[in-house]
Amino acid sequence: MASKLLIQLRALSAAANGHRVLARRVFSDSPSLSPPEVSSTPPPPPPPPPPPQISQSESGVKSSAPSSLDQNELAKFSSIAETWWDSEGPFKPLHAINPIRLSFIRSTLCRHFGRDPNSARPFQGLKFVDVGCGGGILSEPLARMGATVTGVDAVEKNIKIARLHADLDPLTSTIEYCCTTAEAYAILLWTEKMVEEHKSFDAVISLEVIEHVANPAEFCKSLAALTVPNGATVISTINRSMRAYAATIVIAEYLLRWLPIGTHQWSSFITPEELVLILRRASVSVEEMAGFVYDPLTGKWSLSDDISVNYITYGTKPAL
Ligand SMILES: C[S@@+](CC[C@H](N)C(=O)[O-])C[C@H]1O[C@@H](n2cnc3c(N)ncnc32)[C@H](O)[C@@H]1O
Ligand SMILES: [Mg+2]
Repeated sequence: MASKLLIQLRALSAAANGHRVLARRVFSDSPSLSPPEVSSTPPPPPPPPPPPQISQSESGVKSSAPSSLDQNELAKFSSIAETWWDSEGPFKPLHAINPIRLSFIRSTLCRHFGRDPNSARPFQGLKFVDVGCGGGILSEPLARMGATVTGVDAVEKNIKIARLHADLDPLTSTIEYCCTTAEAYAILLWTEKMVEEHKSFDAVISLEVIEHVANPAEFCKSLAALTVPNGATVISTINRSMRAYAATIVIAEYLLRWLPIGTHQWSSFITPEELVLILRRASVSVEEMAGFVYDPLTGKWSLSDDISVNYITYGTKPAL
């Protein structure tokens, strides 16, 4: 599986360089195909957006950085904030995939930081930031694995829920929560760096957020600005494929009602090759990628090399 993924990553990298190299499984669900045959209730997916526009100035954080905030998306999260810790509520899918996302993070980041993946607290002494932390369902297990965790989210209600929940356990009450955006936080750290060094994070983790922001390229630049040289970035999101449209909108929203209708916009999904490209332009090189797949027979999620629907990436920022 590792070698298959490596081949895919090489193909994605080459594609990002402008070469015509195809990794068939990744590209087979071309977004330019016509919409799938579905029930008349869900709307057809809109045409795919143009490729991400990325300015050529790569000078870290700009004082007037455009915001990646999408107010409509934030309103959706605010309206269901009380349900973050209800594992049968609107965030059920995030609770369900949490163990496999943590397993990916444990294995990639233990390798990256030279830690023992079998240790109970492998991330002891490392500073992580969970960007778009919601109610803290990822921040808490990261803190239990020993990391010094900061969680930031643009929705105040989320941060209040996250704070209340983390305070229930001494192992998680150490988490620092802050209501802010990725960009504002990056700018703040950049400014504080002028007076105090070592403010940025060993690992910047942002799961299931980038498909809810207005400007993914600027968002990734902010994530990179928060990362120390030689640090790691982990992002998970949804591929803009026909399979993802069927699985995450038609099935998860309209048929199974796992998620409130309207949670996801197909046009905001990002293909792996686009993510590799915008991360590269933010100085982060993607090293590993895995898919999340659901087995309807067992009801279980597992990590896979099938990245056609949900996927997670781990990348590194170069040393100075
Ligand atoms: C689908 S939730 C994911 C929550 C969490 N990362 C997880 O996977 O459990 C997306 C979260 O991102 C937050 N968000 C969206 N745009 C943001 C931005 N630009 N900066 C910070 N948080 C943002 C939303 O408020 C929401 O809580
Ligand atoms: Mg989402």
